[in-house]
Amino acid sequence: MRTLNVALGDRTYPIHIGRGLLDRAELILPHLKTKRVAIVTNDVVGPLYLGRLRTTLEAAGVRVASVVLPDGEAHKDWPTLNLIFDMLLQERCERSTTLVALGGGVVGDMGGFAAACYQRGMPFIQIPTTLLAQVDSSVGGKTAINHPLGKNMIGAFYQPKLVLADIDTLATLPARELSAGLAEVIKYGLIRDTAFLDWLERDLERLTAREPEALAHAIEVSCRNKAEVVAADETEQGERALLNLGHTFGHAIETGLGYGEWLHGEAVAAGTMMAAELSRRLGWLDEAGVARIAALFERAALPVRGPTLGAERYLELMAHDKKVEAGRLRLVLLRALGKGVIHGEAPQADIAAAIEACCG
Ligand SMILES: NC(=O)c1ccc[n+]([C@@H]2O[C@H](COP(=O)([O-])OP(=O)(O)OC[C@H]3O[C@@H](n4cnc5c(N)ncnc54)[C@H](O)[C@@H]3O)[C@@H](O)[C@H]2O)c1
Ligand SMILES: O=C(O)C(=O)C[C@@H](O)[C@H](O)[C@H](O)COP(=O)(O)O
Ligand SMILES: [Zn+2]
Repeated sequence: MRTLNVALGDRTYPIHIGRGLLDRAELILPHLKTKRVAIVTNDVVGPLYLGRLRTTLEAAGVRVASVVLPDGEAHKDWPTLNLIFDMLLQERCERSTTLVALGGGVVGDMGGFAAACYQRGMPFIQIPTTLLAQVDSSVGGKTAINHPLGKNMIGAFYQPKLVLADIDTLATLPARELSAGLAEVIKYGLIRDTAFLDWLERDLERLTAREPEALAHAIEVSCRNKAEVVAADETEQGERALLNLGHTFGHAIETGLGYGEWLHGEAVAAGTMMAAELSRRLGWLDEAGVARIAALFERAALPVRGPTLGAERYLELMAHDKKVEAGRLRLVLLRALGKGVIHGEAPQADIAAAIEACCG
């Protein structure tokens, strides 16, 4: 097992990465305030892993309540969030009960938001079961639901007490979902880690083949990068925005097509190509650099072109982005491969041209 820490003073928490962790109550018990947990999962992950986690906890004397949400990004909404509150109240969960999110990023984001709200804050543990959640969404405390007008628009920063990433759960993950996770993995290389980018260019097929050692390495390096950024800028006043590479365009794709039509990672990949193309137009990347990014995404079976919504529609959707300041769009672009920057000066015509060049 490998362990990293997200250094946030007295809210510092560990990320454990390894195999067979769902069976290890001793990793969870030190982080419970009382011997009560409420597990939030969904109707895909529940049948696979809820019973096992429940057995682990109950054998250690923990009282377990649970709720099984409908699966999918289309359910990352108010009515589904309310199912969590219904369960917490029906089970008379207390402020000291720990909410455990068992699932991918959707369950993690919603579980975390529910934990932030229930009785104004209950402790919360992330047990991510997708690659995307193990490398990204379970770490850093961004929690949210979607709004029809924008992705993750209603939410809170709320850190977990523990992240437990059991790599064995990735064995049941559909290939398309594994690819979606790779989009966020590649992101870390592009924004701040050229050594990792080199490793990915060499070893990507070890990840698509789900070699446990390669997966553990990619999860560890991704989480180390994310933990460093979050520790330096927890609430995204500055450099944390780099973790949004490709997301302003990508969120427009997700919202524009309807949530769940494209996977988040797929939209991020196509959005990253738009950011790369804009960086080229600004003179920061050359064609070979853009081609290197596209080649990595293609090897990961990810889209490198977005849907044809029209640049005007993209820009309309992008105007809701959380990085917009005083009405000005701020985008994460690439000064070079491995060097992300936040830039608010790109001419609208160049942004539109970059979008059109990467669609269809
Ligand atoms: N909070 C953050 O920092 C952050 C970061 C990145 C993404 N996100 C959010 O995360 C979400 C995407 O997360 P995701 O890609 O994990 O999607 P997801 O949660 O929808 O999971 C993908 C699919 O895999 C299923 N699944 C999960 N674990 C499985 C397993 N082990 N075996 C088989 N099937 C399994 C799920 O039920 C779902 O159908 C988006 O809503 C995105 O906005 C948040
Ligand atoms: O943790 C972050 O910060 C990120 O930006 C990680 C992203 O991968 C993630 O998709 C996040 O939810 C997007 O943030 P948002 O603030 O644009 O909703
Ligand atoms: Zn993301």
